[in-house]
Amino acid sequence: QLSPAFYSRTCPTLQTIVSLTMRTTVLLDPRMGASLLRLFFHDCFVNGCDASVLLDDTATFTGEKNAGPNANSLRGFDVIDTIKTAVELLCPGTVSCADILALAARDGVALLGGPSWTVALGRRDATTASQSAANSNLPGPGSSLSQLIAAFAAKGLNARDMTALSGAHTIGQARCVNFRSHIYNDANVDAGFASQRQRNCPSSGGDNNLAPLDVQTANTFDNAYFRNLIAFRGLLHSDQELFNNGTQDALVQQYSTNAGAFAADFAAAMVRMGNISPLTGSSGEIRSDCRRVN
Ligand code: HEM
Ligand SMILES: [Ca+2]
Ligand SMILES: [Ca+2]
Repeated sequence: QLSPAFYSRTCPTLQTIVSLTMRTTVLLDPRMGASLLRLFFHDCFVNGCDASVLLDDTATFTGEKNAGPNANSLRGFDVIDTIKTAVELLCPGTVSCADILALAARDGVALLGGPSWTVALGRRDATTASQSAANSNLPGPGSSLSQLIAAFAAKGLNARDMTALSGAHTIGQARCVNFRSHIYNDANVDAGFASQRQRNCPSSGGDNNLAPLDVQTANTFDNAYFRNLIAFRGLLHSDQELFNNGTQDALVQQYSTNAGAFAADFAAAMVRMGNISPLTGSSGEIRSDCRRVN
């Protein structure tokens, strides 16, 4: 249903606008590449890739921004607004916020040194959102391997997709509140790494203190994340679950030594994630402001 050529006649400059905006944005703030990738994940896993995550709460509307996994955590809404404003000037009423997010996530990864892929387009924007689905569908950092596999299976993605997509944690940052229990309580953590992280994440307080998800290359999309796991330097409990004497150990080993295999699997899994129940045809709408329904 989606097609890479969807806007080729109606908005031929779309991909140039997105890529130029992303280039300046990531140059000034490399973490924003990570933040937009995560924003796309949090959109697609809740009611599909329909830009539901972009809707602001109002007095009469509860969106997803204040759900547990999103509040005080998601970033990049302003970047989507900037791109949308430029796109509306050149192609008014034509391009969905959901498609802009899919393209921005792709460009962010590529700008940080990761793979690129063709984004099929034609998603439309939701007129609804679900805070409860955001709370229940997005896996938390304390998840076990079987919970991670189940959360992705519920979205039509297999365990291999899950492990490849978790490699997104090769970029970006996490807050202390999300990794405290892992670095203080779990046994499968390298001792030096645990004490390094504890220095900026006390056993109580400092919930919002940041640490890189990838201790080696926080702003480069590479396969260092998987080498960290093998060294028991995963930041989240859920990260280390992928290499903890379980079914994904062999794949983690493979990705840790074969950057090309990781890049190829990640790109293919991103395409599958981007296809999660899009609104097409006359469903939904083309929002004129990504933060509110028309
Ligand atoms: C496998 C299950 C996953 C869990 C449990 C998980 C959990 C988390 C948590 C807790 C954070 C830190 C948030 C904060 O502290 O504010 C985070 C950050 C991040 N996640 Fe995930 N995540 C998962 C999968 C994914 C996937 C599939 C992607 C994208 C394909 C992704 C991309 C990111 C990125 C890029 C960041 C850093 C964002 C930034 O620096 O702004 N994650 N994740
Ligand atoms: Ca959504
Ligand atoms: Ca990295």
